[in-house]
Amino acid sequence: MSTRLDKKMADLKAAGKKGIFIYITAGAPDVETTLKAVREAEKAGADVIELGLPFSDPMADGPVIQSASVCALKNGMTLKKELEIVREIRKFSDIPLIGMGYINNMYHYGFEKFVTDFKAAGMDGIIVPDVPHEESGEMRKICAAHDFHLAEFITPGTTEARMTETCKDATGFIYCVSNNGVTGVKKIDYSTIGKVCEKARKFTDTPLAVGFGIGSPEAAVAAAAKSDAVIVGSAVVKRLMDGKFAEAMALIGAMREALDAAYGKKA
Ligand SMILES: O=P(O)(O)OC[C@@H](O)[C@@H](O)c1c[nH]c2ccccc12
Repeated sequence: MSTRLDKKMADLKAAGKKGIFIYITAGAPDVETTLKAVREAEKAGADVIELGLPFSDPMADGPVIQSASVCALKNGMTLKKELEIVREIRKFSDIPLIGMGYINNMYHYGFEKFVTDFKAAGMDGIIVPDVPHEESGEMRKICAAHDFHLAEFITPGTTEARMTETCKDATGFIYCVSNNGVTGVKKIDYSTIGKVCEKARKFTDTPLAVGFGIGSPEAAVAAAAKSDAVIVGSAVVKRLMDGKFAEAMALIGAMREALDAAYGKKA
């Protein structure tokens, strides 16, 4: 498979840099802000955008992304409108785009049609947190046939036996969840997921991205210690929802700077 994401991760590796994935809920607080946030986040140093496809029962999400989802749905978001957002983004950016959504919407839309339509619009893959690996065989086949990533997950609770299975099927990146809770900024000891990442390295060369809880440049640096990238959602979404757009972008910029200072190749 070779997607915008594969290319970006290879470029980052060659440059000796850590990646920053920024999660943004499509349509919250409004579509205009979503588009502007994608554009400005890239300028501030984001490498990948994780575009949230809002759902009424986002069971893996904490209060910040829950309320962003409610807001987006109130704004009339549907997969059809989200497809338009992806097309709009592609008019001004080639940044890798990974969707994040729950299976209910995609199943209702038709999973193969979902993959076909979103791939054609310019999306590079999808995160579906409510389908366990054991149940995703058919989805994986469909995604592979369309050069579309389906993210695999590992967590501090993942056994080695399971890791060999999920890692062997992974493409694009592996989502390394830092803790067993829901999304949201929290104080987390990232050395726990760091050890899990070290273990996963034995089974795969697929890039590892650590997410959940990251709210500051310091947390991003800690989360990146054993991974290739960090994923930041609630910290940015909260600021966008509070109308603090510049602050959201400044946070991304500060994370970029801190990661480059901590891990960047020295001249
Ligand atoms: O919000 P946090 O704690 O920064 O976590 C990342 C996250 O927002 C994003 O990757 C995400 C949003 N909703 C999800 C649901 C499941 C897995 C991941 C996600």
